[in-house]
This record gives sequence, structure tokens and C-alpha cells, in this order.
Amino acid sequence: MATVSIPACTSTLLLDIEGTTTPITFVKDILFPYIREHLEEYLSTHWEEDECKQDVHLLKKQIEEDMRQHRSCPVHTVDQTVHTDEEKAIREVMDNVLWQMAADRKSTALKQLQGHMWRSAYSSGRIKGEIYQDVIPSLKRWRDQGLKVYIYSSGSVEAQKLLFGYSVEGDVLDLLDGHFDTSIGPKVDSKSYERIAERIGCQPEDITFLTDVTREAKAAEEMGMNVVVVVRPGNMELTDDERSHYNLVTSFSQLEVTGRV
Ligand SMILES: CSCCC(=O)C(=O)COP(=O)(O)O
Ligand SMILES: [Mg+2]
Repeated sequence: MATVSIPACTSTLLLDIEGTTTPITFVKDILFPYIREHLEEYLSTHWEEDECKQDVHLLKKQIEEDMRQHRSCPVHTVDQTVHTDEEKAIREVMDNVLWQMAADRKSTALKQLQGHMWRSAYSSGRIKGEIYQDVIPSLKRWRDQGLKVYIYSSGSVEAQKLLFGYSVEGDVLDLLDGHFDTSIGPKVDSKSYERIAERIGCQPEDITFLTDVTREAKAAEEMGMNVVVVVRPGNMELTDDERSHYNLVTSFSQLEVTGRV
């Protein structure tokens, strides 16, 4: 198994979740169906609560932004099955959430609501966060070598903490130094990586970013980060150019930190 060297100047590893620490199938076959199945019940039960009101407010702001940008949005015809204004408003929010999910949008508004909805699924033990077997031993090894480990995912910080706090390996949050989500900026925008380095208090060059998505790798690389593309079962196929341009690993155990014990 080929090893990939992480430069000696790396002080921090920044990890994507879906397709990197965690199988895409966990997100697509467990987390997302949970939202689809429980959305109506969740909105009806929590509609009057502050947290839910804030989530709906953020979704409405996203809809306004989408309309300003002329992005297509669900069109509402008169729905004969709903009777009250609240039912109608819930149906509109549902349509928008389901539409965003069908398009695999990564909007902060969608991700925030999803994070809140998964809370009870994780805390009741109905869902456990899946993590590839090589991840936890590698996190321990890197931390022993004095490296810091952060997460940067489109999933909200709250959703990230649930996944690692209620994981198949138990609560492993202690192995992480911090979390970033799209509130710092989209993962395909290189500015986001500059902001992350600033927040951590280092230079982008001191960070090695691991992701399965080459558009994210490109954005991080443009800002000066070292990047490694993670190839896991079910991840998007890479082109020949991408395969030759990026350092690739199929397991975190292939990463070797040079100049550290
Ligand atoms: C953090 S759990 C939810 C996963 C999710 O919703 C998602 O969009 C994952 O995206 P990533 O940036 O981790 O590939
Ligand atoms: Mg990913």
C-alpha cells in the first residue's frame, strides 16, 4: 500500500466528512431518508418553537436569495388538501426542503434544519454515526504526533458533533480540535480556506485538507493548503487528470507525517 507524505510544515489536518471520514451511503441511505420521513411531523410538532422559527426564517431568506439569482424553485399551486395558514406554510417549507435535498444543495439553511432534526435520532440511539475503520486510529496517531485535527463539512457544526458524538466508535469528539461548516463560506470557494486558517491561527500552508471532492481540493489548493484526495467506495470517479494531479489515498493509514515521531 503506497504511503503519501504530509509535509513537515503541516500542523493541522482539516477533514471533510461525507466520502472522507464517513461512507456516502450513510448520508444518502440513512441520514437523508430520515429527514424525508420525519419532516412533516417535525415541522408540525416544533413549528411554534424558537429554534424551528429561526430555521424557517433562514430557509425563507434562502428562497428570496434563490429568486433574486433566478434559480428555479418549487412552484406552488393551490393545495386543496391543506386548510389552515399554518398547514399551508408547513407544506411550502416541506416542498422547498425536499426540492433542495433532491438537488443535494449544501445551503446553510437546509443543513441547519437537518442538524436539528437528527438530534433526537442520534440521542435515542436510532442512528449511529458511521466512521471508516482507519479514521480513529489515525486521529489518535496524528494527535500523538502533536497535530491538530479539525472538521470542515457542509453538514452543520451541530450535525457534525452528533455524528462524532454518537458514532459507531462511541463519543470521539475529544479527538477533534474544532469544527467548521458553510457558515464560514462554501467549500468550493477558496476564501473559505483562508478564513479557516485565520480562525485556527495558522497559515493555509500549515494545513493539509482531506476531501473526496476535487472542486473542494482545488479551492483549498488555490489558497495554499496541501490537499489529499480520499478515494472511498462509492465516491465520485476521478478523471485521469485529477488522478495524476492529486495525491490520493484509500485509507488514512496511508498518510505519513514527515519529520515527526
Ligand atoms: C455532517 S453530517 C451530514 C452530512 C451532510 O449533510 C453533508 O452535506 C456532508 O457534506 P460533506 O461536506 O461532509 O461532504
Ligand atoms: Mg465530502
